[in-house]
Amino acid sequence: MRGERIVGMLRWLTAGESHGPILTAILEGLPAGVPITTEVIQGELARRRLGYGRGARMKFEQDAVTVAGGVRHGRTLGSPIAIHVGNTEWPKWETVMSADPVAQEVLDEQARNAPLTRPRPGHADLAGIQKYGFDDARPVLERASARETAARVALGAVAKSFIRLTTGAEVISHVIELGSVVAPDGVVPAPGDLQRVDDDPMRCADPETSTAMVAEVDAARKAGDTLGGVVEVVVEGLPIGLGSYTHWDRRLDSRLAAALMGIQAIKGVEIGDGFATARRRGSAAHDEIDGGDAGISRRSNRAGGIEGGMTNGEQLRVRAAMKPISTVPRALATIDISTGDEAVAINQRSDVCAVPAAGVVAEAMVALVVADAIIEKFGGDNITETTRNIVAYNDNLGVK
Ligand SMILES: Cc1cc2nc3c(=O)[nH]c(=O)nc-3n(C[C@H](O)[C@H](O)[C@H](O)COP(=O)(O)O)c2cc1C
Ligand SMILES: C=C(O[C@@H]1CC(C(=O)O)=C[C@@H](OP(=O)(O)O)[C@H]1O)C(=O)O
Repeated sequence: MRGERIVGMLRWLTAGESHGPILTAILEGLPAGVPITTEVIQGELARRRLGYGRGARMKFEQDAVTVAGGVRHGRTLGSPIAIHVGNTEWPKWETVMSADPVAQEVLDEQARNAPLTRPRPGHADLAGIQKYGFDDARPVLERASARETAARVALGAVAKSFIRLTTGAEVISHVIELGSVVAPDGVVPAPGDLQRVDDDPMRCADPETSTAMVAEVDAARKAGDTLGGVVEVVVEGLPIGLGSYTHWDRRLDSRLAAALMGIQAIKGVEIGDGFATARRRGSAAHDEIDGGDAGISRRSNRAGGIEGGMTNGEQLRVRAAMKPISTVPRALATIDISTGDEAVAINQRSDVCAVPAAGVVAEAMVALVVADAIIEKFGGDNITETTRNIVAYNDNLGVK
């Protein structure tokens, strides 16, 4: 997706603050006829709340979905899709986050309205205050918060439905590292494994590793600390040739990296074996090609299904590294911007770890990028046209 529409056909935007009344998400450019319901979107949002280590807010707050445009009787219309994710906690925040002016004496009645003057290291707080000229971290942290990822996951639900219908591919994520715990090489969930992964407290595909991850979260919580980790997103069954080698911003790997890096707290992205590939010799780094009656195949998939910025027919495999949660309970040193004095950072409550949830968000971002690339390559104003174009292309290539 590009705002200027040089590359890609889909556009998406989100708006809304963490403690505002609703998040708004818009997806423009999807063909007509994609099946989607409020219930399916709600189900994806529920998945984003999963995971051992999340904070209290995940328990009491609900995501209330309203599909406000672009869908009728369970199918997209081809018009912009608008989704609202309401925050059931809004009544508590009506004064703090009121769009209209509030009298000072009313603000003074609630401690919650007091300016937040002790910016948290690792958050947008301090640079945001400096950049936008605020004297309070509230207006910064409200939008910088990963609450916004609920809006992306809502749009990702629509993109996934489009991908499933046109290609049969499923977008699945799993947690492969949590703090110092690392899943063994080669643990990759199959398309049918999504429920099993979601049922695991860490969304990890290997039960033994998951147990060690839970212990790692417990230890960090006890120490008043937080954790990060690594998620992997896999997509099996995409057509060959999504993206292009012809220009840097047409490359699918570049588009995936930008989308994943755009998730709060993501600090690294790998395509396939990524950094490990850089440490190998060429003879052990690439994926040799086989021919024969069964069709063309690769002997391995170190490249993660992308060569030359295009899908190559192998499983798409991308990873994203999340830094530890920035609001550390054993609060970090900062300054009070109202006095300039040394202080400890604001800390009301926080997740210990949100890596399982970040995986669900990463699925949504990958789904949006892949859906965009499918529409770019195969076009179509309705899903019958898009699907027909994919089938004809695959027939031509001899791909089943
Ligand atoms: C799903 C998810 C949940 C998060 N929950 C929290 C949280 O509870 N507390 C916190 O301090 N940071 C949390 N974060 C991370 C912050 O949003 C992030 O660290 C902050 O925006 C700064 O990261 P950045 O420098 O990459 O923007 C979460 C991130 C994600 C993706
Ligand atoms: C609300 C969500 O995540 C929030 C993301 C977040 C942050 O700083 O990114 C901080 C926490 O919110 P609060 O500071 O109000 O406790 C998380 O609960 C959500 O994912 O829906």
